[in-house]
Amino acid sequence: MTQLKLKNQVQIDLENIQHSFAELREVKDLFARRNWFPATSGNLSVRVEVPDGEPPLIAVTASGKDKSVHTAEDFLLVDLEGKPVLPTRQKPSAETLVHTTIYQKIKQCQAIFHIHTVFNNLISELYGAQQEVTFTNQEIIKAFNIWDEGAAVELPIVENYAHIPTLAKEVGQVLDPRIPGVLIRNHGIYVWGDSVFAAKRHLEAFEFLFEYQVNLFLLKK
Ligand SMILES: CSCCC(=O)C(=O)COP(=O)(O)O
Ligand SMILES: [Zn+2]
Repeated sequence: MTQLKLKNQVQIDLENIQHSFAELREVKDLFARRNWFPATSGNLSVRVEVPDGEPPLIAVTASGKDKSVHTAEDFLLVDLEGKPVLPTRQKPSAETLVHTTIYQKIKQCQAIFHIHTVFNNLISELYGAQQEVTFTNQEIIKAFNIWDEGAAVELPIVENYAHIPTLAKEVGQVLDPRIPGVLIRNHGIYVWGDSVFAAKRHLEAFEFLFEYQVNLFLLKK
């Protein structure tokens, strides 16, 4: 089995890294086909399996790329401070600190997806001054593993900041382990899950709810 030695001297199985990069590639391709990465926006990350007791390792998309195109430099490895753990010319996503903040605070988090869509931006605008948007009486809420009759999902909304450490701090302050997402006003959504499958399901459910809510608003006008 081939092993890679990281800057901190920890040895990681190359297969684990390839597995994480393959997971990211699959999600990246799918979301690109859905036009969920307009104008280089969006970023993705997954936890890489590491030997017991070793520091967490994150595979993340490189910054500023056209995410609908394949290159040999689409992904890289960072530590929980967002620093590359191997010598590289690539830059991790400019928003890596948001990812690492979520991994630090939500221990079971295995994957984080961030996209900018017209519907998620419209929702944050429609709920202008509010710090959350509530969804209820929708069957798709079960996608969040919430099964109670009449359950409500309160999705936090934070303001957008160009200064990423500030943005990451704001996101960190509103995280609720029961609600796997945070909406950033007129920017996009961060969604996570305890697997790639769960994170994708959560993102699809949120985007469904956003589209429904915007259309309902227009119908009632
Ligand atoms: C034109 S997108 C502006 C940056 C952003 O919000 C984003 O999601 C993409 O940043 P990255 O560095 O991950 O490519
Ligand atoms: Zn963004």
